[in-house]
Amino acid sequence: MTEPDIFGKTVPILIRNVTLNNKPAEIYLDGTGRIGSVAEKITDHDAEFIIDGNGAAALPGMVNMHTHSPMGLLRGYSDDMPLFEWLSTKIWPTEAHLTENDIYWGAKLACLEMIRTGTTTFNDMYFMMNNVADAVDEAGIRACLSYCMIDGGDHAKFESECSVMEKTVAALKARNNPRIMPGVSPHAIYTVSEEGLRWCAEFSRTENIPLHIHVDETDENPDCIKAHGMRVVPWLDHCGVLSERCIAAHCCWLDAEDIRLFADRGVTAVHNPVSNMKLTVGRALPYPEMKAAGVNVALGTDGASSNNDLDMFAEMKTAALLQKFFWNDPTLMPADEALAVASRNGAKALGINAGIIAPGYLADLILVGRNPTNVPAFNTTSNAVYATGGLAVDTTICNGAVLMHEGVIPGAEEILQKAGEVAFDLVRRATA
Ligand SMILES: C[C@H]1O[C@@H](n2cnc3c(N)ncnc32)[C@H](O)[C@@H]1O
Ligand SMILES: [Zn+2]
Repeated sequence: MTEPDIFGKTVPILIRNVTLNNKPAEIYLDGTGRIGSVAEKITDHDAEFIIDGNGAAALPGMVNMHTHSPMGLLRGYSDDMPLFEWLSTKIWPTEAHLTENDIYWGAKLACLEMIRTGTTTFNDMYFMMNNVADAVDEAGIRACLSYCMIDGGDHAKFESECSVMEKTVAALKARNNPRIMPGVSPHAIYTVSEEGLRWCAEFSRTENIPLHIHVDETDENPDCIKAHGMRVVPWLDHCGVLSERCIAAHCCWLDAEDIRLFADRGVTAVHNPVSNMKLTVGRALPYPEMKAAGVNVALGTDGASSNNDLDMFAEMKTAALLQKFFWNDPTLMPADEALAVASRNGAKALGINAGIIAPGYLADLILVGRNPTNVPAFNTTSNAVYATGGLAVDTTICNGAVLMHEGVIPGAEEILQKAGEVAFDLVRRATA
């Protein structure tokens, strides 16, 4: 039985009887949100709680680097369409009816799903991010939250979007919550003007916060060449967008020169294999060339209306399989790389000391309990990537606080109930 008061507190915790990198281990969380020590046996500790892993595999928490968390409200609402038709006929008309209450419950649902499936940090782009921040704060998860700018080339809209962006960043900063980081998000080159891109780039630089953008999901190059006389990646560079703060989602259509620019500028590319296959964007992120060029590659699910879940275990498996299949090479993205792409590479892009279970790192970690999909445990990383889905996670810890234990997340039932109601009401209003 789970002790009810184990949840949500950053206190000294000893985790016993787990395997870490295929070896027996104990992990001590020092009560400051960090990992204190890792050893085969830990006797010198001050633990307030002891968690018996019963042979579970300890892994770093997953870092989901591209999401639109409230979009879980539209899971299964509209499937099996091409990207632009899906956005313009189904998604954007419905999003026009979103209220702060919808955003809050949508984000609560996303946090619940992520905690349930072993994600401890996510990088989110959406609207009304203060309401998303309330959900993140209450859930105990970690997130980088960015307001999504869409100006459509309209100068008045550009000005009002800048003002929302500034207010959002100021409000998120004022929370002084170490788990909530602000970012800035111009949506994409086809929805944001040159002045919008330039302004976001400059704001990200002066605030020293990440810039999160959709890049080359479908082939945006022919239109970009027509409009600006250059490909998408040089255009972004021309607008000042590319830097080590830039987190570029999708990146399916980059060529060798684009990849070189990403490497030179220190941009992180986010692979979204499930969403890319579902929306059939035409090409897989060129991982072999990015890896050879030294580009940091992270992993994301995209929103739960194009995925349709936020399970990073499913995403790791799909990433590894898609890369092997599309580039016709079974040695591509082996399990340990898939795990790094899903955890520490994202942490690196966000500038957080996470994604590795070792002393001094953030205590953002998960336990995958023994179940039929991970026996025998020749290689727990292989099992995590190729065999075990996210629902096999039974304990999720973020910032040294237990958010799920033995599959239990306090308050889960109310969130499932409310999110379901809010979603149906949103669609009723949008289609009335
Ligand atoms: C944040 C904004 O991005 C939109 N959005 C959701 N999924 C995608 C996608 N795959 N490509 C581009 N935009 C997307 C959301 O619907 C919202 O309007
Ligand atoms: Zn997206």
